Amino acid sequence: MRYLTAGESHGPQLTTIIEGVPAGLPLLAEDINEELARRQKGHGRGRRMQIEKDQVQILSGVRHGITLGSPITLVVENKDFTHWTKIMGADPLEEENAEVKRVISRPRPGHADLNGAIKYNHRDMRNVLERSSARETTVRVAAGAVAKKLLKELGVEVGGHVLEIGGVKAEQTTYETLNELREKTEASPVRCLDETAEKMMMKAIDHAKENGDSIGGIVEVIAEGMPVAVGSYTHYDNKLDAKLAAAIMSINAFKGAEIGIGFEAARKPGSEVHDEIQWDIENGYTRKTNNAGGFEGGMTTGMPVVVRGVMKPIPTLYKPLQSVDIETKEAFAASIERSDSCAVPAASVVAESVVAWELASALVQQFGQDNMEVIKKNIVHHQERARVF
Ligand SMILES: Cc1cc2nc3c(=O)[nH]c(=O)nc-3n(C[C@H](O)[C@H](O)[C@H](O)COP(=O)(O)O)c2cc1C
Ligand SMILES: C=C(O[C@@H]1CC(C(=O)O)=C[C@@H](OP(=O)(O)O)[C@H]1O)C(=O)O
Repeated sequence: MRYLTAGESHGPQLTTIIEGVPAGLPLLAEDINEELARRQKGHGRGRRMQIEKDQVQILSGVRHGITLGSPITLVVENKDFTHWTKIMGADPLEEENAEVKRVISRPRPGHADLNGAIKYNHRDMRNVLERSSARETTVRVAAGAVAKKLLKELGVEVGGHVLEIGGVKAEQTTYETLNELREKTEASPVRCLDETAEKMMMKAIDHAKENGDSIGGIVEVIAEGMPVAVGSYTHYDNKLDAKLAAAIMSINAFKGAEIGIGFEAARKPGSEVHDEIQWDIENGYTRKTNNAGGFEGGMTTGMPVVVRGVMKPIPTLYKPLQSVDIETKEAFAASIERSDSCAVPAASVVAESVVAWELASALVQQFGQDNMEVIKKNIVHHQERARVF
């Protein structure tokens, strides 16, 4: 499966075309809208989220609520576009549009502005920020919603939560089932399981906002029900854990990814890191622990997949940071009109989506691309073979 996204942050709409989704998958706009709404929530978001009410239109690839096997086109409108029609679409040659020719020549530290302008030879950095904006994650979540629907049909559930914001760590991070995780995080303004930490995280976000500052954090994504031996060790670009790390790192502002205990493995001996193997007739091969986060040799172990990602603080700050105007080369202190002060809760939904996408793609690649019935049968056969192997 693959998908492209297109669209600017303040343009008319965002689009994704998804290719390779098998035929026979039940898919409704409401499945996708639910995920889009989850991405819009979270303490610390800026004014833009009060303007947008993300709703998907399914424009191809689905008939009577069932996928056809042909490319699926999903579109989400930018409601904010009505305020930006001149800036986004004005004919620069018309005299009356002189005012909207105003260019952005002051790059924000931490954003894509300066490097993007140099690379694409844009003197107006709006041409960069419109596409580098995380507004694009809207349609990545839409594609992820399709992947989640596919995974659910195949017995795989994906959930996520926030582990840390602005240095405040969640102490209580355990849960019985992914359903419990989902219920608790849906009720939390920061998508955190720990109610004491949640309050402190919200305070940290408010404090950052009051000071014109921003904060980042750490999110965790878990997937349960992945069959064993999905992915491959045979070639670097077939390793599924590597694909997950790249997917996490592709989210705007994400600067690190971990699988299982991740960086902690550097500080422990092998005897405390590797997960001992056991077997019983009912469950086949399982592990006593899951430090490997569900991966060995680029393939799933059949244990839950555990992936974490670290998000840096939002770059656009109300508190001015030093930068240089590319026209005058003069130093200035950047000031801005609106921004999120913390988007870690929203980003946890994006992280779930990109992980779901990679897992769904891997299943389809390994067990058949054409229709859901064949894939389901192939997975049942594979699981049975692995159990008694
Ligand atoms: C959900 C989400 C919301 C974001 N909101 C903002 C924002 O309001 N202002 C901002 O400057 N950056 C925001 N970012 C981060 C920037 O998009 C990101 O830092 C920028 O594209 C530069 O890329 P890099 O940080 O990955 O190097 C957001 C990121 C995510 C995932
Ligand atoms: C629009 C979204 O996030 C945006 C991501 C973003 C950035 O620079 O990444 C900057 C802000 O855009 P604006 O300047 O229009 O307020 C955020 O609101 C979204 O998540 O849907």
